[in-house]
Amino acid sequence: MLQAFTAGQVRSAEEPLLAAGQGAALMQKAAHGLFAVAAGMLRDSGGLYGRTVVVLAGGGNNGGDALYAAARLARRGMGATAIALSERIHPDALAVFTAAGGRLERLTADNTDALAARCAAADLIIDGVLGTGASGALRGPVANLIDAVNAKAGPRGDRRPQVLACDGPSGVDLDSGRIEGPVLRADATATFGAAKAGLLTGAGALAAGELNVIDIGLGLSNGAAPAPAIRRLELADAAALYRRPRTADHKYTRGVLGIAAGSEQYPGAAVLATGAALATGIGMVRYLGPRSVGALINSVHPEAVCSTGGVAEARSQAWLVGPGAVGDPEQARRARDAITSGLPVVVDAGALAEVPRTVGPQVILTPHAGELVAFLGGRGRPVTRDAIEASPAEYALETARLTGATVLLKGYTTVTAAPSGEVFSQADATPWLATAGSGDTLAGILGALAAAAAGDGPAAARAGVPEGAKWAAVAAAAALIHGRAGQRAARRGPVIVSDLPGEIGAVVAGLLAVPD
Ligand SMILES: NC(=O)C1=CN([C@@H]2O[C@H](COP(=O)(O)OP(=O)(O)OC[C@H]3O[C@@H](n4cnc5c(N)ncnc54)[C@H](OP(=O)(O)O)[C@@H]3O)[C@@H](O)[C@H]2O)[C@@H](O)CC1
Ligand SMILES: Nc1ncnc2c1ncn2[C@@H]1O[C@H](COP(=O)(O)OP(=O)(O)O)[C@@H](O)[C@H]1O
Ligand SMILES: [K+]
Repeated sequence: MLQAFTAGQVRSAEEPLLAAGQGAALMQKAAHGLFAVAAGMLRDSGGLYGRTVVVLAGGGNNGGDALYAAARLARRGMGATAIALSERIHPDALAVFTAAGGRLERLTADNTDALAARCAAADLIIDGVLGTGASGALRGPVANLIDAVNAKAGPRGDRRPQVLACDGPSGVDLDSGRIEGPVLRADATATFGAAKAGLLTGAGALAAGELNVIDIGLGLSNGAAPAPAIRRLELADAAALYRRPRTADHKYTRGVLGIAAGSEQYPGAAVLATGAALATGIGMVRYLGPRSVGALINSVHPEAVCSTGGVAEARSQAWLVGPGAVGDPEQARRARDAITSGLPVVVDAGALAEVPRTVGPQVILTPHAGELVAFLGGRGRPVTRDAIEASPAEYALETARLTGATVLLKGYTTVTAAPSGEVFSQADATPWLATAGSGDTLAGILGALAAAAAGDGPAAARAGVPEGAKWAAVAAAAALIHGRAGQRAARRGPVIVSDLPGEIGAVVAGLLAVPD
């Protein structure tokens, strides 16, 4: 499991080591890790010798790390320039950098454009402006320089220089991921000691590029460490959460998922959710809804048990309500009954409107940002879509605390939050998954995992998460399976949601291949 901490937590973990005189050694470890990531990026694009690196060096230790790393690059035959952004630059690092042949330029009132052009012409820019010592957005002449570099170098993907962020892209709030001012979007980030929470969600995750965590021995993964601000499940964690069929199982012990989805108007959502739930692995799907929708489901999935009855008669371990259930009062009633049943229930799309003021953590809301705007607006908390997308962890957690529900907020990163405060952020997906019906399959996967987890007491302990975070972890596992299934499908071309069940099955096979 990837664990991410706030800048403050990382600084507290550094404190005893700094007090013991380890500061310089820590910086060398950080610089070595930064150098190794830079060298990897350059080797993949033509090698180091004869190429050029520009370091944006702030006045703090972040600039020091970047200068030491650039000195190593200079010693391997690279042309290295440092742009000093502050009167005082880490003196020891600067001495080593110039001794290695590095050139120093200073940002002044009238050379912003010339220096931006120098950056745009480089093969690599190392962003060593600010790290965990940052307060607020980039300001003053530094902000102007970053704007000018962005204007000259172009957006990521089109531009010549690759950008490597030292500890984090400067200008990203390392706690929330919010970006208030200019920022140089990185192709990769080398972050020290532990991932920073703001690099895992929202705008910060987009700006960070590929994340490399460099271990500098801060001890943030040992038993005495504080709880992480954000977690990210890896394959082995999803495997630990997944309930494997047991020798003496029958279909009811494996889990029955009741689905009240689809309507005369939108029957497809029910077919997609059912297919995804079956592919995830489940004892039975019981479908409740209009006869015509049941017939359509059975024409594709004959194993689904379809009826037009109510929630009370359809014994299930978990419920999925909402996808495609629009303008259908009977589906709305089933949604309300499922939400108040006390069983785990995935509440998607139209059913979000049926959620009472407070519920329990076994109720899992799965809005996208637009749906969350409406949901919070209806509870007297006006918010914009942009605000949610810039800082999704904050809004997912606020919604979880407000309602008592577990929240899965969809998007580029999918964030899940437990009302007890635990947050997960998954980045397994691909923008190819941004297509109609994709969310219905995610809901089906999550419904199946929830039905299996309902009777699986030790699931949270197996995955190493607190019991209160069980449903948030299960929701994160669903996002992982959905995202990876999308990645697999995208290898063959644009994703067609109807094709996802085959890929979901393959991802689950990959989970089962992880030893128990
Ligand atoms: N400690 C350790 O053990 C290790 C730390 N390590 C490294 O140190 C980094 C933290 O270094 P740090 O504490 O020196 O702070 P850092 O982020 O470089 O900048 C602080 C200065 O920037 C300025 N400034 C602030 N906000 C600003 C803004 N919005 N816009 C413009 N300027 C702004 C402000 O200066 P002022 O404006 O006050 O003159 C402030 O003094 C950490 O991320 C990691 O890379 C590694 O080597 C491993 C070991
Ligand atoms: N840019 C993106 N990158 C990765 N995944 C994305 C992106 N945009 C959307 N997704 C994912 O695609 C799915 C879309 O869900 P949703 O909007 O509910 O679709 P629908 O309601 O049409 O079924 C979600 O799982 C979401 O996380
Ligand atoms: K930085």
